[in-house]
Amino acid sequence: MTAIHVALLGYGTVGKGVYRTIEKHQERLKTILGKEVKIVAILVKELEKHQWVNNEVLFTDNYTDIINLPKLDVVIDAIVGVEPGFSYLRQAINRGCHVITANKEMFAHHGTELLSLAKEKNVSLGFEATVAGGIPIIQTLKKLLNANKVDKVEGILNGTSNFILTKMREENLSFEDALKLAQEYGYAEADPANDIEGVDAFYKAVILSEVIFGEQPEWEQTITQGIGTLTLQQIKLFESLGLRFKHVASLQKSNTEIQCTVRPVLVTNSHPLYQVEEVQNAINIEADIVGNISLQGPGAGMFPTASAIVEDLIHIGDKQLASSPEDSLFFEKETKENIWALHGEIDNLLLSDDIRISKEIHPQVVLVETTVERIINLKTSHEICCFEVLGNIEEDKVLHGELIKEENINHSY
Ligand SMILES: NC(=O)C1=CN([C@@H]2O[C@H](COP(=O)(O)OP(=O)(O)OC[C@H]3O[C@@H](n4cnc5c(N)ncnc54)[C@H](OP(=O)(O)O)[C@@H]3O)[C@@H](O)[C@H]2O)C=CC1
Ligand SMILES: N[C@@H](CC=O)C(=O)O
Repeated sequence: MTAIHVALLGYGTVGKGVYRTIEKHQERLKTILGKEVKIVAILVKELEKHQWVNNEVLFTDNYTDIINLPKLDVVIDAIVGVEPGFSYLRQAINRGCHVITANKEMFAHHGTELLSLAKEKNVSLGFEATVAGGIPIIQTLKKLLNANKVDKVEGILNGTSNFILTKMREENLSFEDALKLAQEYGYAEADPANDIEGVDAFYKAVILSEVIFGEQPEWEQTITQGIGTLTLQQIKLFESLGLRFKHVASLQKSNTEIQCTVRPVLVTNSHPLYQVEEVQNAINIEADIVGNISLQGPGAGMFPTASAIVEDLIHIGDKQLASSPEDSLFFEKETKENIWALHGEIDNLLLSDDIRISKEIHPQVVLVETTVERIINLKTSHEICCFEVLGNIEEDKVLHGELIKEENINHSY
């Protein structure tokens, strides 16, 4: 069985979560993807901070060592800041690797550019983890709300802020102590300024805006306020009046522009965000056909974020099982080798042990029969069509019918 070779950029809260999740759920991933997921390299900033013992994984502070690895299929970005993340992912895409990122600051600045480069290079770019931690909001918007027109989204997008507000109100913690706890749990960024000043939630709103409206709000026009100025006294006073502070990001498109606000607001106990506590995030979507939808879940932390990243990895795998070889992303670099054309019917095609026909062959090809001896019969209703083989077929093993290597096919059909 071949493997999916993955490089992990960053080995902090998120990077460790991804590494452990892949290790722990290897069998499950193998079942879903049909391949082992191998972390072949990890990038960190300061090598001396880490004690790495697994010699099978390249542990380095030099990205050049990673991007020049002979086998590399996927690069996962779990580092911080716009650079070097943007340049690293651009290199990875240019090399033909699929990429996945959790780095919302980088993606809010350069997501559009990376997406168009990924399209040009026919690789996949997953960014589920950039918004609302473990909540599958990006895939929901991209894949499950296509006929709907989304008019508005509103939600809590920063886990650290919500956690701090909850701890101050419920446990009378000072702002500083609540923030310290959020850092210990791995919710806050290494530099938490973006969390508490509302900038992190703004980046997430920008990414959502691109997904929903295909464009960003004017950055300078956006009102961005954090929770840093709220005092324990204010929080307690409003609690006694039945009101809670929530840090809310809101996006709405009018005829001419996208309105975006990110700020603390007071909500009553009938508001859907009132009960969203601790590190939870929640997003309310207003769409014209379905009406209102709310998604809620952990908005930060090691495993919720790893979950979003690993789900992105699975979605790259989905493409591999797509119905035509052109959609087969994991194997696109090998297609010339692996694509065969079928003409008429093939009886008794013998496959040796290292060969299998990809699960979904061409829609026109029917896999008539598979026996334990790995002899298969194929049939096409089309004059001639292509399908993919993982491995090599010995042409002399085809007893009947006609099987042609892709480079020998006349593509005029
Ligand atoms: N924490 C969370 O809940 C979530 C975080 N994110 C995003 O995921 C990314 C990672 O977050 P998190 O794991 O919390 O951050 P951490 O600070 O815990 O870890 C960052 C990792 O990246 C490495 N790193 C940082 N800068 C560089 C660089 N220039 N070159 C190479 N390696 C570098 C660090 O190396 P070293 O260990 O040597 O310092 C460290 O291993 C961020 O972009 C964050 O915004 C997204 C969703 C949730
Ligand atoms: N610091 C962020 C982490 C997830 O995006 C947050 O607290 O939401």
